[in-house]
This record gives sequence, C-alpha cells and structure tokens, in this order.
Amino acid sequence: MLFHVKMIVKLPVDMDPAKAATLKADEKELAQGLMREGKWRHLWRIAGQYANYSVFDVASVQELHDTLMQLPLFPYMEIEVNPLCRHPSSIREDDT
Ligand SMILES: O=C(O)CC1=CCC(=O)O1
Repeated sequence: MLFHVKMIVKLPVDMDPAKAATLKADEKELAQGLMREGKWRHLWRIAGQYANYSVFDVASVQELHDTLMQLPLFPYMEIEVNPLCRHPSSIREDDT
C-alpha cells in the first residue's frame, strides 16, 4: 500500500542544539534503513520549508502508523497522510 505523507518539523526554538543534532542524526539513520528496505520510497524536501513530502510503501495502515510513530522527530512533527491508488491513465508500471 502506498501513502503520500507530508511531514512538517517543528523543533522548539529553545531546544538544546546538541539534542536537535542527535534527533536529526537518529532520524536520518532510521529513514535510510527504511529506504534500503523499500518501505520509504521517496523523500523530498519541500522547498523553503523544514518539511518533506514522502511516499511510503507498507503492508497496512497499522504498519504506516507504527513506522511514523517510531521516528525520532515524531513528537515534533505535524503529519498528514493520504492513501494512494493507481491512476487509470498512468502508463508507469511501477506505480503499484
Ligand atoms: O528533515 C525532515 O524533513 C525530517 C526527516 C525525515 C527523514 C529525515 O532524515 O529527516
């Protein structure tokens, strides 16, 4: 199942910079692991914002929820999820 996910990161302005750096490094490590597993298919920065558009490929809504909740930056994110299905006009075979 494919999901388009928008993540807006809102770290507190007074957060200890070392804690912020650790959270970002941990987030990167986890994200790259999920990308290697094929579960985090796309990760795009939204230009001009501390936010991203991502596409996840997971087995269920529950798996998506569990995956998002384990992200180190989860407590500091606003997340919007949109489920995706194949468009009948798409010519791409890898859109499933
Ligand atoms: O920087 C972000 O948009 C949040 C994030 C997701 C994966 C990652 O490494 O950072």
